[in-house]
Amino acid sequence: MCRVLFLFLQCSINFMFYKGHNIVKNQNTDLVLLTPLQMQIVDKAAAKTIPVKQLMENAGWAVTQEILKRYKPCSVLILCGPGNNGGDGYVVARLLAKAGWPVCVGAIGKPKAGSDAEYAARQWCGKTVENLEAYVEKASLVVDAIFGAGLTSNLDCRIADLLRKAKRVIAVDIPSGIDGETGQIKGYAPYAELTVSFFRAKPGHYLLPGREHMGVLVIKDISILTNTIFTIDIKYWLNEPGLWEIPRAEIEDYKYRRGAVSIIGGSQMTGAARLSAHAALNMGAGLVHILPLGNNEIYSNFSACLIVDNDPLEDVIQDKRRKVWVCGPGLSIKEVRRTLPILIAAGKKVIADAGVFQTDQIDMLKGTSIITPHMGEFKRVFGEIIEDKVSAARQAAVKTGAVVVLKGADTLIVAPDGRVAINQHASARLATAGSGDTLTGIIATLLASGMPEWESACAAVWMHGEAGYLCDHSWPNAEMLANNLGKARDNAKIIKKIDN
Ligand SMILES: NC(=O)C1=CN([C@@H]2O[C@H](COP(=O)(O)OP(=O)(O)OC[C@H]3O[C@@H](n4cnc5c(N)ncnc54)[C@H](OP(=O)(O)O)[C@@H]3O)[C@@H](O)[C@H]2O)[C@@H](O)CC1
Ligand SMILES: Nc1ncnc2c1ncn2[C@@H]1O[C@H](COP(=O)(O)OP(=O)(O)O)[C@@H](O)[C@H]1O
Ligand SMILES: [K+]
Repeated sequence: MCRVLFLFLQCSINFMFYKGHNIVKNQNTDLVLLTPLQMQIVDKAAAKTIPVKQLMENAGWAVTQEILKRYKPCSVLILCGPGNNGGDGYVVARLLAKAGWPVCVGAIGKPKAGSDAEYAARQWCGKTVENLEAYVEKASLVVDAIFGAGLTSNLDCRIADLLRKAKRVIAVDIPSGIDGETGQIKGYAPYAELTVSFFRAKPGHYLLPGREHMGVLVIKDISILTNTIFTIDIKYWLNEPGLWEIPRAEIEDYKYRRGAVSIIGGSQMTGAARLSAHAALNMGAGLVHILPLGNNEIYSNFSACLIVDNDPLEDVIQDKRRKVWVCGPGLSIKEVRRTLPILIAAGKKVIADAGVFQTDQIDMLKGTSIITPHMGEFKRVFGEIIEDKVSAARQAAVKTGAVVVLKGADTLIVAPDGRVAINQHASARLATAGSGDTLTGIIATLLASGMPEWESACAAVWMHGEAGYLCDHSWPNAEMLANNLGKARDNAKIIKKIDN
């Protein structure tokens, strides 16, 4: 009976989540990232059932547990700001002292009278020190409970100088000075070795340069109910399996149902299109064609599995089964101008890469499905980043109507409707020529298999990263990456949980 009730409740919740909000099916709520503003809404909603004092106690307890788990008793200075972040800090001070650790507090600003933080401060009966510079230098651990993710302006110079002197920093919620939405540094931010945040991570935990400041990031449950998320229009997710599902091989499959990938092959730089094709073949595309713009010999000799077109593009596009096209890898701007408009006019789903980003003509990209620039290419087409890269990528997605994959160590996958996935599942091993062409082939395969644009791009970026990880301590070239794609695809079915 209980189980039936539980399943009913779970189904209702899933239904609400899928129906009411801009969110993908099979949503794993662990992957939701909340902006600081959304977190405030969640806090307010949570406070209706659990008093903020209790949430603060839970948050401080969670941080304390993580410290006790990882460190041996040592001298700790807790720097407490004026807001709730500071309130958490006072709780940590009390609980660590209770556990027998030598603790003192440095108060940076005074909590407002009557606030929850003031209540927490009043519970602290231990030592509060004045000469913070000296204590910061002496302390074995400094707990940064100065500001949370919603810092509104640059960090005060005095606070920055203080944090600079700390040897080892543990951050409550986020290292002070990092913008929780954009990951940008507001003046200065310390490099923490452990960051403990609550309920759900914020985009700034994963976006660079903020990500580099987190150390080990742990997200702790502090008894806020998951359903408080459902009232919010979620826009950010961490890119991990569970955000998307990749199609399985089905009994009724045949090669066109699994998906046809077609690639424009340049006449001069032929390696790029071959790498895209190699990736698509290893990803398990139903069939892969290259349409050469010059001599087709090099493509014909490439792989027995590759089909090389002999007919002109105008004829080939008549084949309705060949819906997905890659245009750009290895192409000159002249070759792009000769082919891209034809593909768009024919209503093909085009993944535009590399060669298409040689001009600032945004109009040329309108009608493409997915564009995959790295930062240099992005700026060439869309201009300098004025605010932050997420806003810039969102504007680019709106202008072109395409999903924007802004490649880098924190690749963003941004849909024209504003959805943003942040990928951290990648390493610098991917920084090798042709790696982007490989990614394009992966995206094309997933798009051709029927996945929607944003989900295809998200899954592909994750698998590309996984292929890099599978190269295990070696320095892969793009061909080696492509060779790992079958395994990467298998691994993508494993739903990973965020470590807590
Ligand atoms: N559910 C949860 O997640 C829970 C979260 N909890 C915790 O709450 C934290 C968020 O708390 P918070 O909103 O009070 O923000 P926080 O950063 O502590 O202080 C803001 C204060 O700083 C000030 N201020 C801002 N910028 C400044 C600057 N540059 N220079 C100087 N001052 C500046 C600002 O002043 P104002 O702008 O208002 O004038 C205001 O007084 C969160 O990080 C987590 O630790 C738990 O306790 C409970 C459950
Ligand atoms: N330091 C890094 N960490 C993680 N991923 C990276 C890093 N450097 C590059 N990459 C990834 O490698 C790929 C490089 O693509 P791109 O710059 O287009 O290279 P190419 O044009 O040579 O194929 C992108 O997917 C990018 O996200
Ligand atoms: K902090």
